[in-house]
Amino acid sequence: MWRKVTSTSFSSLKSSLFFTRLHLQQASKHNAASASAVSRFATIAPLQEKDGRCPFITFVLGGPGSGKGTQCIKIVETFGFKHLSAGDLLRREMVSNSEYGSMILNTIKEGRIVPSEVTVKLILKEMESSDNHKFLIDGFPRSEENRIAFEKISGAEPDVVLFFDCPEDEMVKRVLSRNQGRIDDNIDTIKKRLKVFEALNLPVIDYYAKKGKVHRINAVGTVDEIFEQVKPVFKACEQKAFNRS
Ligand SMILES: Nc1ncnc2c1ncn2[C@@H]1O[C@H](COP(=O)(O)OP(=O)(O)OP(=O)(O)O)[C@@H](O)[C@H]1O
Ligand SMILES: Nc1ccn([C@H]2C[C@H](O)[C@@H](COP(=O)(O)O)O2)c(=O)n1
Ligand SMILES: [Mg+2]
Repeated sequence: MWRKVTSTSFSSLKSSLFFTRLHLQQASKHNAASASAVSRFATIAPLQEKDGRCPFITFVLGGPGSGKGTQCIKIVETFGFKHLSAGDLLRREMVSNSEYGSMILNTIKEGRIVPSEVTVKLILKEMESSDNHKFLIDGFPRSEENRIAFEKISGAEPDVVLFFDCPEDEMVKRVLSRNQGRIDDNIDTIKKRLKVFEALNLPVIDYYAKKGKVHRINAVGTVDEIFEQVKPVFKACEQKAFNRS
């Protein structure tokens, strides 16, 4: 069964000195960074209603290889959401002759996080051009800086946050056997991505858990077993998502 989590119930939430230090360093940077990201976005309009409906937003979070993308495909098939993977949008931008191409490549290779202004812009562009009003935003926000920039620029908050909670050894095993030619699917980058996940992404999950928005999914099991935990989350809010106005 799925359940809402409290801020203290994550099996993988660690408070080691290393992560606390890294997070504190990032925390002092991210307020300044998100303020400047937001100011550079002054020309981007907040999300608008479409056909009288406000967007229904789900953030899909979890460590590298926890199965976010795999489950998103099933959610789209069953519940008719539009799937926006932040990683896919960045990879597409990277190969599109964009001015950000080499910066995105280097950031992904090093397992770090691309500045929010770039990622938020890509996500909002896709949301605005979609006919759908129900969105799965996969792999975003990856940091408090991402979260604050998105909320300030879009003027929106997620309705639902899914957290795929998976042990590290299982995530490493899945990523190393993914075989999709990703430049970050190697052991060195995975180790860095896991550290970044712990230090920067868990605080975002904690933030939304305190707001009662997080649904923790045990990400160990078969794809279908995991989807059985996901389904009730969307069944419970189907009417709200449909009627959203
Ligand atoms: N429940 C599962 N059991 C075993 N393998 C799985 C399961 N779910 C997904 N996988 C496989 O694990 C790999 C990683 O899954 P997926 O790409 O969905 O993860 P992700 O969370 O989107 O990762 P990333 O953050 O790196 O994009 C894929 O090869 C996928 O087929
Ligand atoms: N909000 C995000 C999402 C992704 N990235 C970069 C860094 C990630 O390691 C990489 C791959 O993402 P994934 O496909 O694993 O979701 O993309 C980012 O910088 N910011
Ligand atoms: Mg993915």
